[in-house]
Amino acid sequence: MADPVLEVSGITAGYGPAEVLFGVDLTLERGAVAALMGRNGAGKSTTLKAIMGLLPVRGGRIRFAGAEIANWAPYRIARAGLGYVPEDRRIFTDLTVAENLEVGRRAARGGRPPWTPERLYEIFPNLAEMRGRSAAAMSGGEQQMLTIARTLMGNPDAVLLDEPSEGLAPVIVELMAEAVLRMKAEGIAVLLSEQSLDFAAAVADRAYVIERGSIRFAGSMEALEADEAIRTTYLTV
Ligand SMILES: Nc1ncnc2c1ncn2[C@@H]1O[C@H](COP(=O)(O)OP(=O)(O)OP(=O)(O)O)[C@@H](O)[C@H]1O
Repeated sequence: MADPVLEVSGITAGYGPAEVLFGVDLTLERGAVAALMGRNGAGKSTTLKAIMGLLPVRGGRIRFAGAEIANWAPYRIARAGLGYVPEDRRIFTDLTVAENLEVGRRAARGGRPPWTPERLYEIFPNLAEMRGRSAAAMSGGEQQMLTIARTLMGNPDAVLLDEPSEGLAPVIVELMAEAVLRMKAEGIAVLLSEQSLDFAAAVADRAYVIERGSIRFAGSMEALEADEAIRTTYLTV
């Protein structure tokens, strides 16, 4: 890989006595988009949580932006420049949209222009229309957009997105894909977990397929699209 921002090597993790990840390897290049694909329960969310320090890593290494971050506290990983958007949209429902964005504001790093609410409203026009309104009144898709926008206010170098298209109406899925491509255009690397091949193919350069906690395929998105055996064996089609 030319210039990886995130390198995960052989990580193992689980919940209590249950082992869930059995040596996961993946690499995210600077400014690239990678999709971690697999069926329900394959280990996608667990991988992202382990990278983010939300679950103890029992073995293996995680290198982010030049530091070994395995088992750092999540806030420290976030401060190092890795953003995380969980599956269950975490917004503050008693704050307005604009106030939710302010909560996420952190100093910029790495010479890129800092994110501002105005720049984010260009990417997420539906948030612009709702900026003064309470976040409690938002649809699931709008909450997902707001969570991503708030994460960007932290000026991350890379973002982990857990199933960004799940449960969204088709028109919102399109907005979500545009938002991911815009993040990439701004130089932010994105690792997303995803079940939908259509969504992943629309945004990702590289694909990983996980099943029962092991990576079964690693390659370009084009190679995954061309590999019918892998798709039918490990993905929901
Ligand atoms: N908090 C938990 N405690 C115990 N086992 C868990 C916990 N969370 C997940 N698991 C188990 O870990 C395995 C991987 O789950 P994970 O959530 O990582 O899958 P996933 O690929 O993200 O799928 P999904 O699309 O369902 O989120 C599953 O067998 C699941 O039952």
